[in-house]
Amino acid sequence: MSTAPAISVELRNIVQQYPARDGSRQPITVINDVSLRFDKPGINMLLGPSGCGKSTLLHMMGGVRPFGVDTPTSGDVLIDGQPCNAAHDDVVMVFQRYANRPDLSVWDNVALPFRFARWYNSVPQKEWAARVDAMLEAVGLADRRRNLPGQLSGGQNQRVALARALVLRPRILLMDEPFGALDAQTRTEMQQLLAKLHQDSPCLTIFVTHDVTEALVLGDRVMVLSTQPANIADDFEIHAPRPRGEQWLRSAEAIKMEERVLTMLHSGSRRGAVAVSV
Ligand SMILES: Nc1ncnc2c1ncn2[C@@H]1O[C@H](COP(=O)(O)OP(=O)(O)OP(=O)(O)O)[C@@H](O)[C@H]1O
Repeated sequence: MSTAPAISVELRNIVQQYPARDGSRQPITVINDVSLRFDKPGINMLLGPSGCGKSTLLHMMGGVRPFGVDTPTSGDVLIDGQPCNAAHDDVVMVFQRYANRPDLSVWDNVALPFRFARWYNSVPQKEWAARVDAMLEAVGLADRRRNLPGQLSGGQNQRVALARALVLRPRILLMDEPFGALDAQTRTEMQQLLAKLHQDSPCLTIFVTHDVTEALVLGDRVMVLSTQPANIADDFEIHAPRPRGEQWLRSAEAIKMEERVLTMLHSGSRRGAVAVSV
């Protein structure tokens, strides 16, 4: 009997310091000794107030390094147990700024990764078109394939970005507030879409948000970061099946979790005070 290959992303004792903006003071410690391990193909929500260091942690896992700053300052990022300090073949990222090429059609935007050596060489060419077609179908944009990004709404553009990520069938998907710029209704639609796509093709997903509702609607696991310096103030699992809609959000279980998170965010933790509006 074949077993699925093991998968894991691990942060070990991560400390991150950045230079003070005025350049005159000691470096600022943004993250202080964070350790986390992810080893299931679920949706993991990294929740915290603006500026607490969520993106810093996510980018580290994706091998995205800011110019001129050592990241992490100390500690280790491991993928499948191996130290990883650069872009990893099995990791794909989705950002809030969806970065679709304005001069390429929807179809060509989704097919774009296959032009890069990393995927050109690893995905058989005969699969490219079928994969792109299937992804456009899955995100509901099959009839917009010939349109340019400028002819689409923000939500549709984010669907293109999501399709471009998932067309690679990543083992690990990192999402940095991907729906943060969308209006409430579109955001809800995108959350339901992501839940459906994840159910059809589960992958280890780490999703940064500062929206408690989003964390509760999507997460199999929710980690709450304190600030500053950031540490893990709370870490719990949600076992309710997805899709989770308004009815679940009004359930006693969800209300209890929401209160738990809001209390944590507003009261501060033992390790770091939190001052937030969410
Ligand atoms: N390259 C950098 N140089 C200096 N400071 C930085 C750099 N990158 C991030 N910071 C600072 O580190 C802190 C954490 O930033 P980060 O973007 O990781 O937070 P975040 O929780 O993702 O915030 P948001 O929710 O607003 O996106 C912020 O105070 C930010 O200004």
